[in-house]
Amino acid sequence: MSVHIGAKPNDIAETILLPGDPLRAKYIAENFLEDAVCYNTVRNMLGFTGTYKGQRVSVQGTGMGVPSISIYIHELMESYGVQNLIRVGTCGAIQEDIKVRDVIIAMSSSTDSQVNRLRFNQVDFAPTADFDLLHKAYQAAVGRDLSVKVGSVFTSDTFYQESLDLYKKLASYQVLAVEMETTALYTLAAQFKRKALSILTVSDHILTGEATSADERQTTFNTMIEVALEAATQK
Ligand SMILES: O=P(O)(O)O[C@H]1O[C@H](CO)[C@@H](O)[C@H]1O
Ligand SMILES: O=c1cc[nH]c(=O)[nH]1
Repeated sequence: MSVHIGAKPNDIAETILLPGDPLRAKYIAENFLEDAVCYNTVRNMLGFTGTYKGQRVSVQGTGMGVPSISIYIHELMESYGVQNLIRVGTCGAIQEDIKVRDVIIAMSSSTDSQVNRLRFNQVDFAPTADFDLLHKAYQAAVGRDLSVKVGSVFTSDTFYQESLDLYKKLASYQVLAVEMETTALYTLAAQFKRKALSILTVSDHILTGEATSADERQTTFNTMIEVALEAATQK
């Protein structure tokens, strides 16, 4: 057991999918994994281990925001030896040519969080995806009924904004979308010398207000999970 995860040492696979929503973890376990077993109910932050095409894979909810995901991935890497971490999340687009239901593979992440400024004594660190996982995910995405973009995202500490000025500026610097966890994932994976990737479904467009229906979100989400699982299990 670690502080926030009630699993035994070998309950968690080396490769894990990380949705923010614990019920999305349950959905993935029930619909994509064989013989899935729940290993964590602490704080209802559900975690499951099963198999995908014969290979052991886990899926763990992380909650929302940098502090929450940092707790879970720290414990997954330090206490359970998790090696490959793939976030399967949602994001808000900030580029005109990105539509709801598109999928974004995050190559890098900027942030307004102070955690890395504190960690690196005010110096800016560049949180970056693992190239091997990114390459595999992109290969898995190409050829599916999916519009996929690869580029940089912005990890925000806030969901609700008083002004969109910052997002418009970030868009002019080619940032594709906004979400709330990737900076933490890429930074902690680097610290622990593990592989990490964020794959994000566009759930809404922050600048135009376009949003997906629940049904549409589910369909695209399923394709994103398949892409993540293929990237996670390809040798
Ligand atoms: O859908 P998830 O993975 O939770 O990701 C996005 O959704 C949440 C905000 O609604 C934040 O966690 C953001 O990063
Ligand atoms: O963090 C997020 C996720 C989805 N949509 C947003 O606007 N922000």
